[in-house]
Amino acid sequence: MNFFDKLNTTIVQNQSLLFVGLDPNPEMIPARYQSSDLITGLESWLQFMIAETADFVCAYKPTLGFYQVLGVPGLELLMRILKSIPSHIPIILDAKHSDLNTSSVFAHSIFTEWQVDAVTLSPYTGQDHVAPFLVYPDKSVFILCCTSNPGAATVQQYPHNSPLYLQVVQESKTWGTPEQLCLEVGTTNAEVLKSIRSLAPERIIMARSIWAGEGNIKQILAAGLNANGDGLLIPVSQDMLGSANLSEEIQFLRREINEFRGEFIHDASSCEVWFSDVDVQDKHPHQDLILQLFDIGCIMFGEFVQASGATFPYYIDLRKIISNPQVFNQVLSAYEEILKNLTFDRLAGIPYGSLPTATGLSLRLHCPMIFPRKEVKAHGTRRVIEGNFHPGETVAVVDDILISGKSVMEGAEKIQSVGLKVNDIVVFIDHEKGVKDRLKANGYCGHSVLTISEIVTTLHEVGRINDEQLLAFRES
Ligand SMILES: O=c1ccn([C@@H]2O[C@H](COP(=O)(O)O)[C@@H](O)[C@H]2O)c(=O)[nH]1
Repeated sequence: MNFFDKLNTTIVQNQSLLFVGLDPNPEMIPARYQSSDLITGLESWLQFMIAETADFVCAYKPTLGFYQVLGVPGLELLMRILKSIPSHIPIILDAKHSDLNTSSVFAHSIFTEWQVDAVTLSPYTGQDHVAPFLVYPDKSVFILCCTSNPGAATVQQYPHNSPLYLQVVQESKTWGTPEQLCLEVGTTNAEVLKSIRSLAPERIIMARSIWAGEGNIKQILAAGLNANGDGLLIPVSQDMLGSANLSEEIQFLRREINEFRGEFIHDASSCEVWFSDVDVQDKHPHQDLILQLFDIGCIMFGEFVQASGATFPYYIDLRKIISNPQVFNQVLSAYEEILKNLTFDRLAGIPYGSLPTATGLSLRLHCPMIFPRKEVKAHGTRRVIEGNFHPGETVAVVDDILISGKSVMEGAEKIQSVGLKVNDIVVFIDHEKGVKDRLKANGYCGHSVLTISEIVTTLHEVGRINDEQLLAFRES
């Protein structure tokens, strides 16, 4: 999973935009951790921070400099801290690395050996310096746009009619995709954040120094959140990190921020922020996604006549996900988890419903896409398959739901009719009742993110559907 998806997954899972700086700063160590051995004391404090916050943050940000100044024991401490961060939580290494000569080796060390997910970089050596970090498709960089240091103002806010920090935003946006290139903004001034957000509505912004001034957190949130009510990473204040009640305090701050996000509804109503309103133990790994699909009307209960003439007690309309980018993104991640373990040369979507999904996956996986036409035109190229391909290549077919398997197998047959090979069919929902066996009997291996039973059971467990609806499903 790339940094962007890992971050978004953690934001949804922990319902949090907060990140914690894991800095062994001897000047800030709380008295209760002071010990004759500095490293031991600092390590206990950092481990305490991780234990207290792992369920309430979306990322951790260790600052390399704090570890470097402690010498070899400091770097050894960094390795131990990186290893003790739960693997699903993204790590942003704050390095502001800006040495052109060592960019490639530095990127290699931090991304492949240290396994961090993202790094902060200074923009002043330009794109040449950033490029070696962007050759890792799963990793991201945060470009420092402005800092809150009073002395920096004479540089970054000059000239007044077009300040340098805005030029940095505009220029750096051309260096990488929104998934790979994010921005770091240190400011206490909501107006500065607002001007950056309006220039970069699509970028993740990591806010810094926001607690240093008199500024109101609500003004900062209003200025920095994107239209979906996210896209802004918010630091936990240094004072809070010294508290013995860190867990309670961070939960309070998270609630305050989420309440504001809930109120913060931008013009696009389809992009409303979704918060889970249920607390279930041993929840299904895709519980939040199932609930969101239900809440946006992709999963309906009632009497629905299928193409075959049969009546089902539910209807799934995954075509709606394209209007809810947050949900769409999570759906793509779920398909991606399956596809990354398969071998194929091209992806194909079954029209029309699965074309947006296949397109999204093709862009994410950097894999060329084709699709079988639903109806072949009597004019033009009269192609059965749209897109370029070479006979003999292997194609993974993507579709939304398997009921009888008829539509996806018709698509797969068209693909095979032009000399391509289809081994795997990946769908979001399996209606069960032997449809995967039917695929197998026709030479295909079926994979699904969810079964319809998992969906119905989860919805019933959290009270979204009643006993009668559950029974109707079980009897169908
Ligand atoms: O709840 C449903 C049921 C069906 N669809 C559409 O039908 C095909 C799957 O049906 P097969 O019998 O397997 O051909 C699916 O691709 C959908 O387009 C649906 O959307 N929702």
